[in-house]
Amino acid sequence: MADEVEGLRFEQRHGKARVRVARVWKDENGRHFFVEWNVSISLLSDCLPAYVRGDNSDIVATDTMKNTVYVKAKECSEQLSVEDFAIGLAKHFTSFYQQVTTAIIKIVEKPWERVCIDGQPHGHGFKLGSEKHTTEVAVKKSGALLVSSGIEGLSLLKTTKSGFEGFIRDKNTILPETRERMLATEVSASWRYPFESLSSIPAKPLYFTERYIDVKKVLIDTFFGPPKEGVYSASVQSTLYHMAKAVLGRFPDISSIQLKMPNLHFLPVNLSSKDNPVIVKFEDDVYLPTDEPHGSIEASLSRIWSKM
Ligand SMILES: O=c1[nH]c(=O)c2[nH]c(=O)[nH]c2[nH]1
Repeated sequence: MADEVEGLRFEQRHGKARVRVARVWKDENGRHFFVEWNVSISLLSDCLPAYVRGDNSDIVATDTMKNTVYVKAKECSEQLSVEDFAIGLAKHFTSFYQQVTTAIIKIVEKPWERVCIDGQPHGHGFKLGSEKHTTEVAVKKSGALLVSSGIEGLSLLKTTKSGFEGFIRDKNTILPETRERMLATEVSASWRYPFESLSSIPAKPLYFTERYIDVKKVLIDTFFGPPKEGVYSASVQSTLYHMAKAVLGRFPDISSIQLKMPNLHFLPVNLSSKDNPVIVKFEDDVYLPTDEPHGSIEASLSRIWSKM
């Protein structure tokens, strides 16, 4: 919200961050479904008097926002995607409160996965996985909408089929060129859907959940290549681009994707002493894993017509 106040430009928003909620659903066979969400709400609203005059009469209390998360979770009688929950919550704030013009909801889903015992999916047992499903939704009072989804903390590593050659060499360069190295990263991805209004959201239950699973698979498959031969990576940059391109090529309902792929270095170990010039000689076998410093490589790829 931008306003002019006493000759100055003023922008404000308020909300509640990190509201934690978990929800269980049970099907007719007694099978349980479970999600845990960390919800952050941010409202753009007409409440200038609260800032300039101490008049709170137009304020939606952030405590009320928190309670609303639990009320909406209770109301969801059927299992739903984290995106659909975010959209429903945002819609509530913009339609229920005259003052609220836009609601922005961010949610991080904790990666609870159903356990398998002796090869059988457990009816009510879950263990924590690694990478997280995220979403960010903005809904305006008009029904105009932005939906994006993402992955955080997808750690991927391959022990060969990676190199880095032909880069700029100058007086500060010591890195040798190589066609054989380890490639390790922790992918953060965020992609945008083209739906521009509440009415254009697909009605199919768990549509966004399916897409998340599909996008993750395309990212992983493209990073590694086929199981036997793999695929050569000329750089993190090149692999990132191929991953982004594969997602846009495969899913017409995704309009843009942003990828962040830190280059997590595994340093060759060579040990020597004055008496013993070769204690350990590196032969693509013993590495020193590091996480700092790391290369930071990020890019986004959008269809030309997409509004990023
Ligand atoms: O894939 C890479 N991209 C770089 O930009 C870079 N820079 C570097 O030192 N090593 C690497 N590896």
